[in-house]
Amino acid sequence: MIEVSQVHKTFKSRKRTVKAVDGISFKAVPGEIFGLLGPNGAGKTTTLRMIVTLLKPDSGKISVFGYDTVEDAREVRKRVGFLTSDMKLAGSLSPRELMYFFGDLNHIERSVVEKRIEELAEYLGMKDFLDERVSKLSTGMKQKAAIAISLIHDPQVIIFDEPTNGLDIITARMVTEFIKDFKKQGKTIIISTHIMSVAEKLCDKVGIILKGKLVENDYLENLYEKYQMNDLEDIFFAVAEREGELADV
Ligand SMILES: Nc1ncnc2c1ncn2[C@@H]1O[C@H](COP(=O)(O)OP(=O)(O)OP(=O)(O)O)[C@@H](O)[C@H]1O
Repeated sequence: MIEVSQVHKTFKSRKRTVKAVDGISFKAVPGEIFGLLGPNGAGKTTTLRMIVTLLKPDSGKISVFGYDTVEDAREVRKRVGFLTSDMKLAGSLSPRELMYFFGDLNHIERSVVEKRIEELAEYLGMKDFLDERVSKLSTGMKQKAAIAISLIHDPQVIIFDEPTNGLDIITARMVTEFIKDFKKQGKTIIISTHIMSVAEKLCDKVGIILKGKLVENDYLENLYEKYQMNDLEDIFFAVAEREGELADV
C-alpha cells in the first residue's frame, strides 16, 4: 500500500519557480494498477521520483507499506522497483552483469541474485541474450533487461514512469502484458502516462494530474459513471476544460 498525503514539491532556479507538485494525495493498493495521467510537465515524474525516494517532498508525507520515504528511505527502496523510459541501457555490460551490479547495490547476496536472474530470465524470456552486450540488443530485449533490473530485488511495489514510451507496438504490448501479470501477482503498481489508451487498458484507478494538482482520482468505472462518458479521453478533456486548462489552446 502506498499513501501519498498532501505532498508539495517546488523547483526554484534563478530564472523560474515551478510548483511541480502542489498538494497531491492518493492511495495505491496491492493487486491494483493506479495510473497517474497528465500532459507534459504536469508533475507525474516528480511525484514518482518522490515515491521511490529519489527526491524529498518539501512538505507532506509518503509512506510505502508503512515506511516513510524520507525517514525510512532504505526500507522503502527494498520494497520498490522503479522503471523509467529514460533508463536507456547502453555499454559493454550484459544483462546478467547489470543484474549482478544492481543486486550488489541492493545488498542482496550473490547466491540469491543468481537464483533471481534465472527466474527473471525464464519469466521474461531473456535466456538467449543474458550474456550479450546490451549495446547489441534490440529495443525489446533492452526493455526486458531494464524490467529485470528493476525487479532484481523482487519488490512488492512497482513504479513505472511512462512504461511504453518510445516502444513499437509489439514491445509495448509485451510490457503491458507483464504489468497485468504483476497485478495478478498482487503487486502494488503505479504507472504514469500521457496516453489515454494505455491508462484505459491497464489501470483500475486513475488520477488526473494538471499543473501539479490531482484534479480527479477514482476507479475507471466510477469516472465513466460520473461523467456519463465511456471514453477516458473525453473525460480527460471534460476535466481539463472544467479546470480552465484548455483556455490557451
Ligand atoms: N529537477 C528539476 N529542476 C527544475 N524543474 C524541474 C525539475 N524536474 C521537473 N521540473 C519541472 O517540474 C514540472 C513538472 O515536471 P515533471 O517531469 O514532473 O512532469 P511530467 O508530468 O512527468 O511531464 P512529462 O510527461 O513531460 O515527463 C515541469 O515544469 C518541469 O520543468
